[in-house]
Amino acid sequence: MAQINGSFVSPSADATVIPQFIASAGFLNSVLDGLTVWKVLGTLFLAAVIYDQLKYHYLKGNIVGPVYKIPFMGPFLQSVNPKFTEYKAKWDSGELSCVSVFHKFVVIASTRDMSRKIFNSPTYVKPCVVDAAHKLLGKTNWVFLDGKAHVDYRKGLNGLFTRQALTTYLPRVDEVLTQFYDRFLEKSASLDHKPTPWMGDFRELMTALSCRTFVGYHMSDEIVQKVADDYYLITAALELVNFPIIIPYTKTWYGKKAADMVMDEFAKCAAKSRANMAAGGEVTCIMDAWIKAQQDSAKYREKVAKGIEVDSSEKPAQVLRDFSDFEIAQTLFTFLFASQDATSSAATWLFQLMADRPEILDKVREENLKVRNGDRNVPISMELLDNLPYTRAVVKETLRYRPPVIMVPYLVKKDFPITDKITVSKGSMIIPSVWPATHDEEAYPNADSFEPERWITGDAEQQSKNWLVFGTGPHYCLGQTYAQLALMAMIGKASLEMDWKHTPTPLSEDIKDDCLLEFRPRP
Ligand code: HEM
Repeated sequence: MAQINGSFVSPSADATVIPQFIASAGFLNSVLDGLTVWKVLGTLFLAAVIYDQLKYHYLKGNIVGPVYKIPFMGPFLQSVNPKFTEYKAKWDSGELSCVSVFHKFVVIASTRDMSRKIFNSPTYVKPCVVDAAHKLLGKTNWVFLDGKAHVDYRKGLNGLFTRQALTTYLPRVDEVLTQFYDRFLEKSASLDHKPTPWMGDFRELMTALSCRTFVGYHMSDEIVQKVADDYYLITAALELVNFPIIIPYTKTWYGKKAADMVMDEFAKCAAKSRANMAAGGEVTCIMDAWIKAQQDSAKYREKVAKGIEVDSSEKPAQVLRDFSDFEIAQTLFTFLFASQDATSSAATWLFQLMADRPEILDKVREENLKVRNGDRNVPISMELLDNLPYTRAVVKETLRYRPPVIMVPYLVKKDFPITDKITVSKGSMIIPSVWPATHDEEAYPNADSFEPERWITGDAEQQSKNWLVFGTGPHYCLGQTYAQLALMAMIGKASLEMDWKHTPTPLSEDIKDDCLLEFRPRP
């Protein structure tokens, strides 16, 4: 106590600075005499609580939300293990609602139009990723680019996902599905067809599908399996709150090691693909297509630089710069990263919903057999997928009914006047929602019911404003066409080769549970 007083009443402070504010040294002494460490700490704590509440109120303004926040942490415990009903309550509370978790102020948009406004306001917002993503993907990764730099980088990638480009990769999809369906049947038989959680198997399938589509056979079967085995370490590292540095043997450490391993393998594939394309090899995967486009661009640039006249038909659609093996690996890793959880979720729902609705699965089967002229061994091709309207409707309805991504966090980079009355402050997180738009009764009557017909005889296709499953605006999903084609291929082929049964749990229809399945070969 004496020490604290002693330092407070240093002669210089008393003599030169404090006198303007405090009437006399006698007054100061009497205040300080009454202080204890606990009183000081208590007062500081109270001041911090009041500051925290006032700041929350200031940021909240007219937005719907709790009148007070739980001091400092807010609903942090709820957010660690979020329940769908809690999100639903938030959406129902207003078109914009808020919470504050620790120092982070979060605004959630529920309506279609509010969500669209956020997706389409790149001047004010940019995608918000958890801290761990910077560590795993690398700070220099293209997905963290913003504004023009992002748009320019994306332009160079769009060509990899056109219909023509996707046609080249579809054989890889068929090959992986054949391999995995054999495995599914073997596994189920070895378990005497006991209902078994299958979500992990769908995750593996989707990783293998991604690897083969992205890097083709430049990667061995063993490495594909290793990537599939280790990918869960990457997902586990993506917690909302992480230590700022990577501590050995923690989830982030294991996640980073797994991410580095995948990027390393992708970089080796890039080197192989580069040599193959330079030697005039055939394009078999996304990596080949991108490297070939770079090599074609380099040739074009060289000719122009030498003053050689080049016919406009020879000019590449996008003149690309050269990318290093590491840059290519880093970019392809973002594809894996962006697709893995969403496609695994969609695949799990698709298998479960079909098992629970055999009459719909029968129609998928019938359509798939017909388009193959009765021969179920005909492999998937773009032409075949173009002629599967019902299967396509089933995939679209699955994505509408149970969107794999229900909310997309964005960060406010500049005070955002989102309505006449509400400006969301810089530094806040703002989250457009997908689920309410895909369950909007006006756009999709009987929205809580799974009805593929709405995409054929109904007007679901015209409700493009509500179709936020893949986002919208400058960051809309790069892989959306590929993802839908892969899901169609997957369920179509499964319907021909396998019968499967789902054992529902009370949670099955609302929440993705473990998805207990058993598979048998079709005669
Ligand atoms: C059913 C599967 C998928 C769903 C539901 C999905 C959904 C989404 C959503 C909601 C976004 C954010 C869009 C926005 O902010 O406007 C996104 C972004 C992205 N997705 Fe997907 N996605 C899926 C599959 C894939 C696949 C297979 C790939 C890659 C081949 C992919 C690559 C990406 C990339 C690279 C971005 C970031 C784009 C950017 O920031 O410019 N996604 N996805």
